[in-house]
Amino acid sequence: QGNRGSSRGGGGRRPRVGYYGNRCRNVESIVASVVRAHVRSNPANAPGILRMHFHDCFVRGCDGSVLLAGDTSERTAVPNRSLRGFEAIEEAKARLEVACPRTVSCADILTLAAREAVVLTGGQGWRVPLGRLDGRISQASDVILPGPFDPVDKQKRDFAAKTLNTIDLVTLVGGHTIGTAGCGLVRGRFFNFNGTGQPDPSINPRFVPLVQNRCPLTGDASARVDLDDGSVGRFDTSFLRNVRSSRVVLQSDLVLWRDPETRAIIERLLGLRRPSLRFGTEFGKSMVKMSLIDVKTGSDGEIRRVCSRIN
Ligand code: HEM
Ligand SMILES: [Ca+2]
Ligand SMILES: [Ca+2]
Repeated sequence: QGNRGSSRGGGGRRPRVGYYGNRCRNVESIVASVVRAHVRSNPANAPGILRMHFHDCFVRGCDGSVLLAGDTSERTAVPNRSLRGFEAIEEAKARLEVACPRTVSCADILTLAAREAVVLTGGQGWRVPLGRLDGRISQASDVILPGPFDPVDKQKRDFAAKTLNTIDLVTLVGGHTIGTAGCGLVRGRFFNFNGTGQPDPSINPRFVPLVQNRCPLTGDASARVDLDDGSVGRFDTSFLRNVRSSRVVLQSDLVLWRDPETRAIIERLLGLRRPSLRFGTEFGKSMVKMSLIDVKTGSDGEIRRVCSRIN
């Protein structure tokens, strides 16, 4: 899909740590304090922002296209309707326009905010390369993202198409250690899997009644259920342990334990298989890779003044 060719569009330079330097000394602390305030007032903003960054990077690259408002913009596409945290990005932008006018892109703000969301929930931090420009195009019809019923092979292919390997896939899906999913997406498999009238047999039977209670068939489809049972607010390896014991709500997460390759990576991330991998470190590494997908650094981008519209 032309990832490679366009990644340095317009002849600009690639993002790097410390990019803003003296032009905006406090960029990181300003984003951090705004995100902190928004997560404090509503903890759902932390997972919301992390997911928003993923949805940005997988559609037209990490260019803030997901932030643009409009009748047919990406925000209106089904997977993006449940995104949360836009106000935090907009407020960080407003503060940065005062501190360093027309300097910091919304794409960079979203990338920094995603790291902050991880740190605020107890995860390990990492250094964020900066210098992305904001895109000018946002179309709902471009929003083609991995879905909750995708088999592992499809997940691998979708990530490979974005330069992310299978370790990146498993590690980044480990981001489901925080946040929730809408009951409408998950409950079918807990009551009537593929028309069998029974729950999906690969789900841990002791986990089934918990989700059935949380997401009754006749209940509100927009009620939400934890992606990481028992540790929804904490950025840790609990989610991967839940995948290992088949106690997860999304089918796309559950199947990661059935595929030998992704299973081995989960075991490595949990320290159960060698060479072991540290989830905290890997997550930062994979996030940096994801945050560099198709970035705009030349004439193909701009520094928006307001994140919800192009200049
Ligand atoms: C195969 C890849 C993936 C699939 C199929 C997938 C699917 C989903 C689905 C269906 C939801 C529930 C949405 C809702 O009902 O509102 C969700 C939530 C979430 N996803 Fe993913 N996801 C994937 C990868 C990722 C990645 C790479 C990240 C970030 C690194 C991520 C972070 C999150 C977070 C934090 C939430 C919770 C959102 C909230 O609580 O508002 N996901 N994901
Ligand atoms: Ca984008
Ligand atoms: Ca957790």
